Amino acid sequence: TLYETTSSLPETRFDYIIVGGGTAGCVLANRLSEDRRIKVLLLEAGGNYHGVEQLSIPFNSIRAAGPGSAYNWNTSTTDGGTYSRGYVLGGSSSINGMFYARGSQDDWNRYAAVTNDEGWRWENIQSYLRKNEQFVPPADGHNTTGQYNPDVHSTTGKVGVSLANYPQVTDQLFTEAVEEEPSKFPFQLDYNAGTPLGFGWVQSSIKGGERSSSAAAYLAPQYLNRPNLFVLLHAQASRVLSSTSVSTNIDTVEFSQGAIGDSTVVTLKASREIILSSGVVGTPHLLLNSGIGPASELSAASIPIVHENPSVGKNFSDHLNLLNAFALDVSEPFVPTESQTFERYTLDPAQMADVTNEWRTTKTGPLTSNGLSNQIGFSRIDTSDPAVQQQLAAFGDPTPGPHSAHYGFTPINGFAFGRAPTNNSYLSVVATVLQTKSRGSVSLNPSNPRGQPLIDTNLRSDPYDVWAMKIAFKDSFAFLATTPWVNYLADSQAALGLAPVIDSGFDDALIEQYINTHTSSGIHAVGTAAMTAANSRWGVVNADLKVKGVNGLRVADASVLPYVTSTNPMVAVYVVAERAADLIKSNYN
Ligand SMILES: Cc1cc2nc3c(=O)[nH]c(=O)nc-3n(C[C@H](O)[C@H](O)[C@H](O)COP(=O)(O)OP(=O)(O)OC[C@H]3O[C@@H](n4cnc5c(N)ncnc54)[C@H](O)[C@@H]3O)c2cc1C
Repeated sequence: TLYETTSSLPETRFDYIIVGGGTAGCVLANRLSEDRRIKVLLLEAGGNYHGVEQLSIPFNSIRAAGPGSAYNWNTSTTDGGTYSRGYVLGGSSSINGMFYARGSQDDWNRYAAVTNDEGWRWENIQSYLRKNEQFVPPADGHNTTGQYNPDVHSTTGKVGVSLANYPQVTDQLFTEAVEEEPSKFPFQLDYNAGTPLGFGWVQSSIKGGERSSSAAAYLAPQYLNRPNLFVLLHAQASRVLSSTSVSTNIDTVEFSQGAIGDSTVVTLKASREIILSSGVVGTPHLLLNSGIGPASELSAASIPIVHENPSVGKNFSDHLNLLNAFALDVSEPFVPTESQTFERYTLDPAQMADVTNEWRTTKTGPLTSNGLSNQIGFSRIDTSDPAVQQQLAAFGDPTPGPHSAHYGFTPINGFAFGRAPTNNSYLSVVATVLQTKSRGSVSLNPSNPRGQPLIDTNLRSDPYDVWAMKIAFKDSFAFLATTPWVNYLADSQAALGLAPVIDSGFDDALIEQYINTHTSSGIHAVGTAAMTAANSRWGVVNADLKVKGVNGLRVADASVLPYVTSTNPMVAVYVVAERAADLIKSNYN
């Protein structure tokens, strides 16, 4: 059942308390409450997801709750930017781009190697993928033959996954470009089979024309109604602690209703375990406030040390994004009219009203689209040039293996992030460096440790990341240089500072300058409570996700992944949560 206030909770003793009702937290709430004898409390700082139309319309995608939204934590970064994360049941799965991607087999085999636990290997996580995924037909009912490999998908899991729900003008251009240059841009039937390299169709967490967030899937009414599951909204935890004289025996969560700093501080106990699922920022913030972290940082904030661990909040590993936008000249007959790009809806309230009406009545139409892209490509750096090979070797190749991309790019039929800056139509190409070498951190604000933590994304601090982005950027232009795209882009004007780069004939120094001013976080960070082997000299949790140095506490969310995935990371978070539930249950059987 959902509760809005602590005083309305009918129980005060629970077997498990899960802190954070996000992507991972909703999975744990569902799985741990499958046994009706077990009482599970899920604490979520934000409000309800169910019934919020703006979040369930797929087209709103990353526009649903961008910076400034009430569903976004709106946390600033130390460089003056923001780091988005969901502040609502379902967490970031309720506000994200919905790209469904499992990483590469190498990603998982590296997690297994770092943790010394075969259970994280690609072949061994397949059962968790099956528990998570429910592959469904797209909202437009088109024939999906040849757009995916049915053999690698499950139809029995919880999160709905579908191929392109609404056609785009870019579908044909993408397909033709791949046919024209198969050696450079090979077709990939299904990037979710462990070997994502190549160019193919995007799969999205969309079901029946609606966003299939973790809250929609794992906390659907039939699960929420379980009498042994208690979900408390607007409950923001400040720390975990011990109710006994042994400070490392963690059994209590301290939280307040509304914002941290409220005078009404409540504590509740879990008889079995507390699971932190507050995400890549929230989890290290809670650990630090609980006295688990680097000694100097804790002393600076006057927090008594429960267990010293220098790794907490470190190793913030993210993707690096570059948005290239081209303003299309809609006066030319052979370029798309405005009606063919997303600006038709984002800039015209009347057309938006029409398609909203269609979505409300039949859950079909343009708003069932993920609002971003129907295709994506993943590539490795071409090392046929010995100079490139030497340079890559000098940096040290950060990819986990030959099946893993260095970078990816996706063409977007409209302006990618938010509203277009002018009244125009756009083509965007977002290029992403997938395995970056820069590492950021989440740390306490020493003068206000319970206030928002300091997020230092530290993007581009390692020169490899800029070098790899240069290659990704040039390759995305090589893609746009294929015949179908050349025709589409004729007479278009480069936007967002691209024109000088193109006019210079892609001068290296200008590209670098452009990268330094226009790249941003992929908002895909992981790693701030990394899982490593029990005898490792770094890391925050062991392979079974138990926090090193204390008892009664686990972490299950993006923060435990020691390296970011070579594709978008949401599915990896689902796998972590599904396996966490199994690991926890096996402790008590
Ligand atoms: C805008 C955006 C777009 C993205 N697009 C994609 C995509 O297309 N595909 C993809 O694979 N990945 C995408 N990602 C990344 C992906 O969504 C995240 O990696 C993943 O959802 C993280 O899951 P999590 O469980 O670790 O954290 P979250 O889902 O963020 O959950 C953490 C939860 O804990 C709550 N919380 C935090 N602190 C506290 C506290 N102190 N007390 C109580 N509750 C607390 C939060 O409110 C939140 O609900 C995107 C992310 C963002 C932000």
